[in-house]
Amino acid sequence: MVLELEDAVDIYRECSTFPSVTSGRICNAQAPGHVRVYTSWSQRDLEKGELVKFGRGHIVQLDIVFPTPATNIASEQWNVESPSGKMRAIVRKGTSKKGEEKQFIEIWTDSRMQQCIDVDSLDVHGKIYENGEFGCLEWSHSETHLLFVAEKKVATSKSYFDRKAMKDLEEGKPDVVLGDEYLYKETWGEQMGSKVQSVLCVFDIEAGAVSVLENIPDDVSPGQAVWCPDDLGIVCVGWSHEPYHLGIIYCPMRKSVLFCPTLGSIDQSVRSPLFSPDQKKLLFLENPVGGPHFRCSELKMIDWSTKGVVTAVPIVHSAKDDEFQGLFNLRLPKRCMASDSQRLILTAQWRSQSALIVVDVETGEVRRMTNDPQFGSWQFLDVNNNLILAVRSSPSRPQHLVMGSLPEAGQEDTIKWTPLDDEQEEVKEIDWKILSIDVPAERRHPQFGDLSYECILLQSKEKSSDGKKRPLIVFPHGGPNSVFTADFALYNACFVRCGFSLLMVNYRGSAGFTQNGIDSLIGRVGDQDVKDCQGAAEKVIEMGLADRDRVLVMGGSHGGFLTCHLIGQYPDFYKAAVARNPVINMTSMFGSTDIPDWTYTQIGLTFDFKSNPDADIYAELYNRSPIRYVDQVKTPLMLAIGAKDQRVPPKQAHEMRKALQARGVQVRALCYSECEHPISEVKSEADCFINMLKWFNEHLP
Ligand SMILES: CC(=O)N[C@@H](C)C(=O)N[C@@H](C)C(=O)O
Repeated sequence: MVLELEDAVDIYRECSTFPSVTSGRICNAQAPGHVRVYTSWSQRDLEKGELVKFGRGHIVQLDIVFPTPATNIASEQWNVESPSGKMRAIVRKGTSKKGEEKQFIEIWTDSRMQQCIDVDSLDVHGKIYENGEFGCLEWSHSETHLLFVAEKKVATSKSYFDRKAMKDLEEGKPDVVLGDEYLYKETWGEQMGSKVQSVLCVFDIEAGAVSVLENIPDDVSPGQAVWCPDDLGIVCVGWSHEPYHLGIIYCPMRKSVLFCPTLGSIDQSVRSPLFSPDQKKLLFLENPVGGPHFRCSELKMIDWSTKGVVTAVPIVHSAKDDEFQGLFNLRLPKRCMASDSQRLILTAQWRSQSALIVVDVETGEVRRMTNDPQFGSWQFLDVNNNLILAVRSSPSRPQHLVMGSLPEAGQEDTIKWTPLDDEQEEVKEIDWKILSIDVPAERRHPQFGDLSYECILLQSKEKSSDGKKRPLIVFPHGGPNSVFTADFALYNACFVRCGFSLLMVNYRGSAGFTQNGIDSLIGRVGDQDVKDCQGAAEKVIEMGLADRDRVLVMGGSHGGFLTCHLIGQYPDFYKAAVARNPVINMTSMFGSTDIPDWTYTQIGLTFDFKSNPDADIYAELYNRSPIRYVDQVKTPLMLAIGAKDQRVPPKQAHEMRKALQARGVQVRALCYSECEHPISEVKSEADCFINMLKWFNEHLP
């Protein structure tokens, strides 16, 4: 037993009070000499079993910061300031007397609520989308209209045996159809709830009326819309429904079109259109369609007067470790350009760190702004009049806000940051470092032989009470094209405080390590990634930082795939394992996941909507899957399963459970009925942590 469970519960309780930022804004209405900052945050409430959402205000006068009390903003779905800063638009959730979910659009001035509209009573569209893959809430420059994305209104379906509905139809009542009650509606997959088909809507504030924009084809779902200069039109992205919807979350490579007046459309995978402050340039991110689900993007720029399109930042295929690794951004922040309309400030995944960078869109030069070894992770929030708001953290320091004034071009790394929070809490016992690992000659990629990879090692600074080295948990990330950066994370901090060392492996193929890194893993999963993880564990043991007989492994999704591969391919090495929603067998995953194309890409094939695997393809999917090694497994395995997971359906984990039960290998399965792919419901997440800790403790020698 590394630690008594009651102590672990206390540690979890304590660490779960650290909040994380969800958005931040330097307000537009500024009194001379003062700046107002507004940020929103979320924090786990273990008692209520829910996330608390709260807003914080700061008034900054030179270097003096006046915080204002935090307020609960649980009911706010959107809260957006108008361009002048004089008004706010809030989309608020509520419940009707019958307990149905409702939405309201509220318009606020500094002193009062000017207007409130019951969205459902207008009956023009379905639910307003939140700030996810499609959503937006945009003030027109004139401050008279709001642009947002909502679910398309559909006719109410009734049974042929419903006499009232039959009568309504005979009387010519619109919006009633018969017999469609059980019609299958294809959604956008994992975590996209009931999103089937979106529409763009405009709320005319003075008229108090909403209209749906009509000129978007029916075979796309529009989103991420912005107003054109002088409100002369709208630019938005439209995601193709193709023959059927493919899951969209974590997949910024789905076929999409930029709808842009006078320009026509650009057919690639595009996202995040954004006008420069001078309204002369339109910027957006672009990728090829399909292939690895997350890859290096290009930053594109349209000169709004000539409509000429140029590449401002190209794909980075290869780079030295200290050089820019490419843009791996899901989305551009809403406001990220300096007043010169030439410099863009972004968060960049830069190997195992996330850094702030400045992109000069005219020269294409990219400069790193942050490189302080204390903070492995920076996240850009907003820029206004060249004041930058950001949040920074490290594995031992929870997130805290900082503000700085953007220096002149070329000097950005000299920026002086003012912390907005006095107490910058630190989890003192956590020590962390980034290890770079060279790939031995026999394991180098035939085409990308110069690639190395990295790990983040988290250890306790305190000596263990029994004098032994701390047990080591090997922890590969999912994706496979995602990445671990050196930021604060609840589970990681708790594991270290509970007496474990953690080795977070950014194997070759991780995001933030150039496009060659991504390409290197295509067709090599189950081998290159597995050996990189094992190589990292061996390296840490060789460095004397862990004992060979006390190594554990855990991971989720593709990280669960790697966990199960590792216990299959190295059956005597790991003492216990935990896998969250692991990919176990890609042959059965193909027909059941919301992203069947993912399985094809992993084995190096190009997916086509008509793809129908033949026996050879099924054989390759099987041969690259962990189930292939199940006869060799001896390590006790605990499975954490999200019952509502559409990405890696629960049956994947059960396939492994049954195979191990049949072979007499210890296996335990936890099923979280409310969870999708991440186990992130507050109560489930807490339960899963304690169970993991127990499982590891029980199986350590
Ligand atoms: C693209 C994708 O969702 N892949 C999954 C198999 C996966 O590994 N997901 C990651 C993001 C996770 O950690 O859940």
